[in-house]
Amino acid sequence: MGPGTGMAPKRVLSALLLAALACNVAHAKFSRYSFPEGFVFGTGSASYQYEGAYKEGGKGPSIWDTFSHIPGKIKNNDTGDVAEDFYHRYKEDVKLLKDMNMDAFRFSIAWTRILPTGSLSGGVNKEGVAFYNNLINEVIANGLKPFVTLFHWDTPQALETKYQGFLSENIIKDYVDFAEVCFREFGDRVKFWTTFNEPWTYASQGYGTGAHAPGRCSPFISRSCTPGDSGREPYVVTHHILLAHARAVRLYQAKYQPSQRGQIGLTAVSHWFVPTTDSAADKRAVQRSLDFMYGWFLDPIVRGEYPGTMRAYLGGRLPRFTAEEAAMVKGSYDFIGVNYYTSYFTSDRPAPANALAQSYDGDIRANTSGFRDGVSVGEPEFVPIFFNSPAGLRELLLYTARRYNNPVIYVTENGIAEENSPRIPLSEALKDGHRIKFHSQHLQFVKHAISNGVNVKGYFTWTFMDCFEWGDGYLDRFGLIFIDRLNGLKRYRKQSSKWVESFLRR
Ligand SMILES: N=C(Cc1ccccc1)N[C@@H]1O[C@H](CO[C@@H]2OC[C@@H](O)[C@H](O)[C@H]2O)[C@@H](O)[C@H](O)[C@H]1O
Repeated sequence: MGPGTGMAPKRVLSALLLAALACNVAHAKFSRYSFPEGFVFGTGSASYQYEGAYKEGGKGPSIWDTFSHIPGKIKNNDTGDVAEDFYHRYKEDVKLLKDMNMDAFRFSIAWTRILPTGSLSGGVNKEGVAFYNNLINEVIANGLKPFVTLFHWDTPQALETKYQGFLSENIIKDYVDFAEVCFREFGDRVKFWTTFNEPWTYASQGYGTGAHAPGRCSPFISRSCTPGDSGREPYVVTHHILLAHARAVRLYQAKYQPSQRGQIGLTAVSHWFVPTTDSAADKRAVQRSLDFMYGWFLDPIVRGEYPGTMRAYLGGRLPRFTAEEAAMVKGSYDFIGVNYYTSYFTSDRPAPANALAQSYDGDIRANTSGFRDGVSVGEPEFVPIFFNSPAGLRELLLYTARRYNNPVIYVTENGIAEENSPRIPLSEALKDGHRIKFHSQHLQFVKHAISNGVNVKGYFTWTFMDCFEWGDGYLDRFGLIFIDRLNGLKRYRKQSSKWVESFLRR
């Protein structure tokens, strides 16, 4: 179009205007073009929940291999032994990501595929390095960015046996050695690293409630746990996680980032909390809930110390950073990953009367509920502890920007599940309009947070494919892709995967 096309100048102008209008109309609908240029859209996974091949390729056992094999720990006694067999089918699966027009794929590296005994002294497993090299190359060859999580809860069993894993400060060196092998082997192609996924879940569920591996808790919490101390161990574990995180970040920044030019951060999970009443006591309970779940990690890496509410109440039960450690931990991130699933109404609760009945959950001194006077905080979901409250994501993002110096944020997990039941015909199971509505609404609120100045640079759905859902086993389907566990783990695209493909189409 233009000179030499034989079109009169006036008609050229009207044609150009029509083209521009058409382009605007096309982008007027809610789509990737509703977000800033370069905003990253992706979906996530994790090694123990996806790979299977739990004894293949030279992999050593993790604490989740051990825990899921203990009868009664996981619903239906499901395990991740096979999971979705991603270890063997990753090429087919990465093609699905490309078909959905995804920009990025978030996955975690199994520590015991790289270091089967957990320690460098036990040797590097070349088959494990090869698997992740092949996966990273396949992701990049299909036009996606790899977003790599170093630790998504699968601690080497050998280190749990040797020195009780994250309860020991010995884990710090072994974790940093593992991280360095990954930086060295994969850092030429991996430009987004997350040191830990949801340390809150690992510490609170692994050592507070005992519902997750390694399944420790105080006897008064549950007789089925391995005897631990729910009022001390979660804080010890978190302290070692934060020190390991910071040492790995400082190593990356000093030795690898100058040449590899990647970014590194930590992924925290938080609910959003709404005071049940306007009382000062309930508002203080909201702040404690945020501090004990979210500030437990973000205050140290942004401010160099635990939240004041935690220090004031826990006293000697909360470990302390030396001045040197505080300096190392403070500022140890290029971005923050934020996982969000639900909001809760929150009210004040007195401390437990019996000083012997101390626990992480009790220390928060807050009651949470999805309901207030019979009204829910968000639409109840199949997962009974989650309520679809998209505005809570905006509030959490605004809170993060206000309290933590407006960091670069990636929403690294956000999703909804439906039931996995053989009674539901496949044709019905693929109709997941609730998931389309969920992600569309949450993205609208992410967009609103951005328009209010929050530095959100990406959004990852949880999850790519239906997978092993920890204590729930295969009961929950969070995926964009349906996995037919009754017919060879065949993959089927749910309607939401087609909505994503359209939403992300360039
Ligand atoms: N699940 C969590 C955190 C959590 C744990 C217990 C109770 C509430 C919330 N976080 C992310 O949620 C995703 C969904 O988690 C499910 O949430 C509902 C639970 O009933 C279910 O057991 C869990 O797998 C996990 O698959 C990811 O690996 C994890 O990073």
